[in-house]
Amino acid sequence: MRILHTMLRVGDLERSIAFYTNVLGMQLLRRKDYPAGEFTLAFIGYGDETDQTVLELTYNWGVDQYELGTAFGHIALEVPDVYAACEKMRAAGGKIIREAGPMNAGTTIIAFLEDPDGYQIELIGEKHQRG
Ligand SMILES: C[C@@H](O)C(=O)SC[C@H](NC(=O)CC[C@H](N)C(=O)O)C(=O)NCC(=O)O
Ligand code: NI
Repeated sequence: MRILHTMLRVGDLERSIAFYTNVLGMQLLRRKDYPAGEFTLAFIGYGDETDQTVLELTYNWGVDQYELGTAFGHIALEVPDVYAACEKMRAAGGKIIREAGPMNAGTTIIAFLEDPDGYQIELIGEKHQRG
């Protein structure tokens, strides 16, 4: 078994695709309209779904915003260098909501961005200690 995808409902599919590709460097892997359900799915990630976990962006036609609530945390991305990634993503228009540095109550270097719908994206360095 393996984790295939995480689904995020988004209010503007083009806006979200632009963020995940231009700011986070992902690829648009596939996209499909479902007229009978009045929604569109866009799968994005860093490689083919056969061996990569991806994001499934769901656009419900005519729905431009959602209440995110307080339970969902974040999606974490591994980067070679958190400090450098923050600068590159900020230059590409990304919204850094927590600058790079040791996490609270720990030593792992992390940073957080916010995507166009307010979902949080965590950046963690490749050499971080797990656990
Ligand atoms: C290890 C890394 O993947 C983490 O996500 S830990 C980040 C840390 N998490 C928490 O503090 C969880 C408890 C918190 N009360 C909550 O419910 O979110 C975190 O968010 N740190 C913030 C920071 O600025 O370091
Ligand atoms: Ni995390």
